[in-house]
Amino acid sequence: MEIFKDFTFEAAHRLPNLPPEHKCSRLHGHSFHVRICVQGAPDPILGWVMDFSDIKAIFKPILLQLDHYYLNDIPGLENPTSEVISMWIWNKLKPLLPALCRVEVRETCTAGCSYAG
Ligand SMILES: Nc1nc2c(c(=O)[nH]1)N=C([C@H](O)[C@H](O)COP(=O)(O)OP(=O)(O)OP(=O)(O)O)CN2
Ligand SMILES: [Zn+2]
Repeated sequence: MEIFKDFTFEAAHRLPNLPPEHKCSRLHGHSFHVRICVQGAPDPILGWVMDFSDIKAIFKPILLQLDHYYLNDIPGLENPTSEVISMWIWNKLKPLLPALCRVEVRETCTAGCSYAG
């Protein structure tokens, strides 16, 4: 079974490896959406895989490294595509949350990335 907890963060970025005429090479911002997915069997007594609030507590310090920052300034996010952000979150979160099975990052309502390690 898989459960998830959703988060949002506000941040600015630009994609420096694109040609200058591409709109995403210019500085712009998003309300990013992040979905943290955790896999496991529900506990027979508690009836849940993991407390949602525990996912929040574990992920919050990582989220705070992104919220209201210029992503390109963050080590590892020099080219902050959805794909790179998803992998960055995975690499930081997996050691703290071994049951992590997928990280989803949405830049807009219609575009995003799903990464399963
Ligand atoms: N594979 C990827 N493609 C694009 C990424 C990305 O991270 N991975 N990022 C961007 C830009 O950051 C852009 O802000 C988001 O792209 P886009 O969906 O084109 O944004 P729009 O809101 O303008 O989309 P419309 O549906 O056309 O309005 C670009 N590509
Ligand atoms: Zn963008």
